[in-house]
Amino acid sequence: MSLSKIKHIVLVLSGKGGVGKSSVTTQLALSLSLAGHSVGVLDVDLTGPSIPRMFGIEDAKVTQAPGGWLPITVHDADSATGIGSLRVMSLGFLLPRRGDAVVWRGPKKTAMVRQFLSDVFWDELDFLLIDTPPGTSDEHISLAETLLQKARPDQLAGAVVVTTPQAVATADVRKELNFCTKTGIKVIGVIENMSGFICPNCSECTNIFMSGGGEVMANDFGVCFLGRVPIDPQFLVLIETGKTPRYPEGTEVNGQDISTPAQEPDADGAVKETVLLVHKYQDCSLAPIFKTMTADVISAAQQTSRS
Ligand SMILES: Nc1ncnc2c1ncn2[C@@H]1O[C@H](COP(=O)(O)OP(=O)(O)OP(=O)(O)O)[C@@H](O)[C@H]1O
Ligand code: SF4
Repeated sequence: MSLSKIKHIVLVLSGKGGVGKSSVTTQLALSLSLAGHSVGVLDVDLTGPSIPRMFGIEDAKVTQAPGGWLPITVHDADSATGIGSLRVMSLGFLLPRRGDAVVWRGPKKTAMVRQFLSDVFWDELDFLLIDTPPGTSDEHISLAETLLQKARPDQLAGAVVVTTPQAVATADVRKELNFCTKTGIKVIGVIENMSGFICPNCSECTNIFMSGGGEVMANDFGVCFLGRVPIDPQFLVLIETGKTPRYPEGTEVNGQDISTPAQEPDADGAVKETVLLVHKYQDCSLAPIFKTMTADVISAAQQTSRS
């Protein structure tokens, strides 16, 4: 069975579209890989698979092997730098052309979700992150049912619920939390994304919308608040163009100076350019924020597998 060699399975959910669920999935994956874990990302957002674009692997095509579909390798593990491997499976890889729309009825979507959970050959993984469609549709119910049937309780770490300051004011995110309670999926915590804006000129963070609602809501539901993530235009630059994020001199996040590139000059004095997204991501202001959240996700997952 394709899930049997996976240690921890984490769902990424959101009540509304466009709140940054795929960005959060991408950053959690990069952050876990930087911490040395082997990571798989399964994109079951069938109506708008954006994960291949975020990892810069839109033109990749998956192949079939006796053990199932082979996921696309973003990078292998590297003992010199201590990064863990990162592999991705998305419906986007199976579409004939980039950007093709998936116009399927519920039963076909449900069947695809089941197939994705049973027919992908992940081999050994520390973490499998599942990026889901927004809302609480048929795909979510089928995903939850299939996971509860196919995964062992010690594997199913739970769900990270993503919201924005504006979405907190709507009922959608509460519906998502209620969905978890009803289906028996544990909530690892809530992330408030797009909470403030990092100015590209001075790196000052300004709260454009009211922030803090995510924490209040998490407290209401008695679940953990994993933290706030500001909008950083440099993250978009990294995702859209592959360019390493750069900040004004002296910019600090969580006590870490991020204006100095993480890549040290090599012996010749030239700055070593690395092609790996995971290395460029270390220079993004959001990376230290996700490092802390990732530590919380790891400890929640380890606690579940022990209990
Ligand atoms: N903290 C952030 N800083 C900068 N850009 C961000 C941030 N979070 C998300 N974005 C950008 O906002 C856009 C929407 O984000 P994303 O695709 O992750 O949302 P989603 O909730 O997965 O959407 P969908 O409903 O399509 O699944 C993307 O272009 C993404 O790069
Ligand atoms: S301090 Fe930063 S955010 Fe404010 S106006 Fe100046 S450049 Fe813009």
